[in-house]
Amino acid sequence: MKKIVVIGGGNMGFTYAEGIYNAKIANIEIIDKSDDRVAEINGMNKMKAATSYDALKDADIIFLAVKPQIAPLVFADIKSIVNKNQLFVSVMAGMTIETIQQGLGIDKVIRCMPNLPASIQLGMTTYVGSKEVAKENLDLVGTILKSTGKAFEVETEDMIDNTTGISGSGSAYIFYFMNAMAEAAEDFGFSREEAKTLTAQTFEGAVELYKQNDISLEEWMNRVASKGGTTRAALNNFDDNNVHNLIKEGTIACVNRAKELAADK
Ligand SMILES: NC(=O)C1=CN([C@@H]2O[C@H](COP(=O)(O)OP(=O)(O)OC[C@H]3O[C@@H](n4cnc5c(N)ncnc54)[C@H](OP(=O)(O)O)[C@@H]3O)[C@@H](O)[C@H]2O)C=CC1
Ligand SMILES: O=C(O)[C@@H]1CCC=N1
Repeated sequence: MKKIVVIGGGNMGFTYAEGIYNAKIANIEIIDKSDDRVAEINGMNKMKAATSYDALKDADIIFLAVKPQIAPLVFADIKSIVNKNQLFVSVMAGMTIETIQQGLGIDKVIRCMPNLPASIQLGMTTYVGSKEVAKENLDLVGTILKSTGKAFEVETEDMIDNTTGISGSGSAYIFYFMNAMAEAAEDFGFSREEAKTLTAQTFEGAVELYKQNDISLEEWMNRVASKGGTTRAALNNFDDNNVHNLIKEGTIACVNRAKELAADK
């Protein structure tokens, strides 16, 4: 089995590591600079974690999962340890393949954009490789990424930034909508537990209907909204307040922020 080392055992790095560990398709170790975090991960008695970069020496694949803003510091720390035979997979929003290649003095980079449900095999990842990545390695990483949910290759790095605007950050948009619905449920007198059930089951049911049928979202909305009925009152209210366009504008703000991060802002 290949040895994968993940640098950055935080939200996304740990999530990916856990997803890959659970799929049992590679040996996986985590490097994090925080003693407490390393102790916490080792305490789970699953994956090995360390603060030192020693594990990088014989790694086949190295996942870069620190914040883009601190990547230059990590590059400076590990440049003399890593080598050109190793394959690098970056999950960092906005950080370009070229910046990673130059920062580490290496060639083979796959840039991907995952999301947090990867920890429960329901992740969504897109990826693109540098021209130096052989098809065999791209396929290998594709298989690893698919072990955490769905994954597909895209043609350009721009599409990685665009993925950030939809699925990469998108779980948070869904939580945002759910938060408002759950809060409304509590305002209507339901308990917190009941509000959670009402909200989660409504999302799950709608998502499954959408996935299992070839029917447009607009058509689904129309099937719920009886003429002159309750749903139309809610949807009209959303439309009057421009909610549809505001959500789209949010996705654009997200993609723009990814591009700003690429420009080191
Ligand atoms: N969160 C998400 O849903 C997604 C995140 N991403 C990308 O994943 C990356 C990580 O984000 P996220 O997981 O949210 O951030 P976190 O802050 O949760 O995780 C980053 C981890 O890296 C650690 N760290 C900092 N410096 C070093 C170092 N020199 N060596 C090793 N570890 C270090 C941090 O420790 P400490 O906290 O002590 O600084 C922290 O534990 C980002 O680039 C982001 O763009 C991509 C898709 C989704
Ligand atoms: O918010 C962020 O910057 C990261 C990238 C995608 C999701 N979280």
